[in-house]
Amino acid sequence: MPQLAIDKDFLSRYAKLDKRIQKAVDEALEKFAEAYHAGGHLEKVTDARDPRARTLRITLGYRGVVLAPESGDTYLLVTVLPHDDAYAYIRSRRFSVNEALGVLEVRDETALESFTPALEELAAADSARLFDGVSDADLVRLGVDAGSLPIVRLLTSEAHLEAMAKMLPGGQYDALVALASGMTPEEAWAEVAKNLVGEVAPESIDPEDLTAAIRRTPGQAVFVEGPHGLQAMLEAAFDLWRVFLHPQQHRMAYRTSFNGPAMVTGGAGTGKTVTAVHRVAHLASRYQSGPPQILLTTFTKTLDAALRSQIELLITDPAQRERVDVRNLDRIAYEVVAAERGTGPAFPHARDLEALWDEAGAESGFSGAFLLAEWEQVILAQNLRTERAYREAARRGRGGRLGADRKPALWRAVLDATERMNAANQWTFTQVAAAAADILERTGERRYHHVVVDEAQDLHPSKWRLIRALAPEGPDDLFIAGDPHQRIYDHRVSLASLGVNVRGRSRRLSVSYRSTQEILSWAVQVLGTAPTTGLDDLEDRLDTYSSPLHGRRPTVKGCTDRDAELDCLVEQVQQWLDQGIEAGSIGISGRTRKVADAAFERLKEAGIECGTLIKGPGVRVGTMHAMKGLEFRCVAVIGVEEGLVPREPQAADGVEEDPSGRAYDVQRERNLLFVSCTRARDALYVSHSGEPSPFLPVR
Ligand SMILES: Nc1ncnc2c1ncn2[C@@H]1O[C@H](COP(=O)(O)OP(=O)(O)OP(=O)(O)O)[C@@H](O)[C@H]1O
Repeated sequence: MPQLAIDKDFLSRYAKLDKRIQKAVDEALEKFAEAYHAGGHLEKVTDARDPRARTLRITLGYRGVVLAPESGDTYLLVTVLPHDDAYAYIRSRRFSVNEALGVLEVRDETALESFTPALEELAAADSARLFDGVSDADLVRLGVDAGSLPIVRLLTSEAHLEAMAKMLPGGQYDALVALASGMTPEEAWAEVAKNLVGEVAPESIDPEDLTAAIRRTPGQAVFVEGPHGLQAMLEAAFDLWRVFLHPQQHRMAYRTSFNGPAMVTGGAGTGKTVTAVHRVAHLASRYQSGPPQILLTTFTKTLDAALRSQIELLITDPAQRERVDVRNLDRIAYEVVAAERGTGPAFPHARDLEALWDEAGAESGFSGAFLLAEWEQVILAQNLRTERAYREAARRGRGGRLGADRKPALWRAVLDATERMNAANQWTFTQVAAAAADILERTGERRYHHVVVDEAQDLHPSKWRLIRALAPEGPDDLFIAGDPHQRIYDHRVSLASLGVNVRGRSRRLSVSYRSTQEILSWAVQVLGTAPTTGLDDLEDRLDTYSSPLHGRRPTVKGCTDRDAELDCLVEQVQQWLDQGIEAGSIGISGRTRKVADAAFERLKEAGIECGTLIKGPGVRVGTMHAMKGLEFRCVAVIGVEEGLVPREPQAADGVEEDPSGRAYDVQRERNLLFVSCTRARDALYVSHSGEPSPFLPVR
């Protein structure tokens, strides 16, 4: 059967064409799709580098470039370019299947040929070469092929290697950069392997087999599937994540089955959500009817709306879409509890709740706020049911030591407060999750076959109990996406202790699709050097996290006071707007609501329309916490000064300060600043009044 595949370059160029040309592309492709198996509408170019290259006429001034097989029946739409550029492309580029890695590659032979004499001259003048320490066998094993090896052997400096970035096949270039940076061949291989869907034995690679090579290169080219596949792909040109997955993402999302819970981790913007959404599509493709079998969930209503729209974009078959429920955990917990009790739990205003706890705790010597936090973060978190269990429990994450003699009074006050809440049908979200988990554990009801969880690093343990109780244990029961470096709430969770074992089924993504390398390198310094423990109890590091995108370094602006700082913010936002950045693509955040509100007011006074982070209209403004999971072209983080970032700890009812707890709080504050900064795609602006925050990298 003839097969049509589309290259990422084709779709990204298509997205940038003006509407008229796009329409012509649609028409030309429609005709081509009807007859491509007979080679219809394709023109051979006499002086093409690659004899398989053809042009496809789009309009008078535009051509598509197609790779047509000599034998076999796979066609690849490579790119779409203005007429002359398309011919120049065909005269310079050659495609090949890498004989060591099996992936599809393209190289600019004309550019390499014209670069060679200069390299020969330099090499003649210098006896030392860049890759003297690496054997041919190692280079070949890393994918450097016969076409590249002679020129690679001429290299005397990293700068010349960099100059070849756009000439060499991408994978070979990356392997050489890894070696040039001082990695051993084994270390470089680990980097190369990250970009492979799977390892193949070189002897089983057929250099003529384009189909197999395309299948091994899902981040670069994919086959059009089904009768409406081509149209669906063209529609996805503005959301390339729907079509092209990095091999690391692909391996997780489309693995046939995991023999238990699986987890995808990775730094901000590495596409964990994208991977989770594709995993949902993969699971949904198993079912055609029945109630929803798959739950895609996260911890807030707002993020849940974003997930829903991603599912709508990705799963085009309505029957499959109906197999998926997108719902946040609070909502599910509410439904489970309401169904059991016959009435929905009510959530009092935080002020009223605190007053109730103040009253219940009046004789205990603790404030209502302290008691409430102790109940949620220690008692509900560890599912402690008796005073004795509480007395013996560690109070991890509470930032203070509590003498054993004070615990009985505290326990009594908590019992009193929870009884009062119960009598008034008053609940907290954490409590509802715990109650829902109890109900499901007791009844054995399992609502879904599969649960996919995004932003998992911040879920309270009672929500994990609920998740565990939503699907029966077994293959593909849970798929978890999260980044421990983005933990901004006080829930340190060990999945294993909650009965969720991801050991051996956990993978890291390491390529950022969002922020530029300049923003990432700066933001990673904000995190500090303390190691972070992942949900799987293993140390998680961000040291191999990088971005192929480049841009300006972040700007740090110091001002004398808040007033001057807000003036500078207005100036910066105005500059972005003047550059044509849409207001909704600009996000502003501050550590506290007060700082965010001050920005909001000042921008409004300056005549700049503003809205909330989620809805708009206008420039989006909110707290650093609310930035989680969002993305903007330009981000300003303000008020990043001493005393505010990190926020000073609040007095804790005479509880002795625990240094390890405080260190943990400080790390969380670092994570929060990191999360805010890594929302930026193109530009990051950070400002402070007075002394800068100690977290800011020293220049
Ligand atoms: N394979 C891909 N192709 C194109 N774009 C991608 C791909 N994967 C992710 N992206 C884009 O990169 C950005 C970040 O992706 P995503 O939100 O999934 O990352 P994340 O790891 O969940 O981020 P965070 O942890 O910061 O919330 C999004 O704009 C997404 O569309």
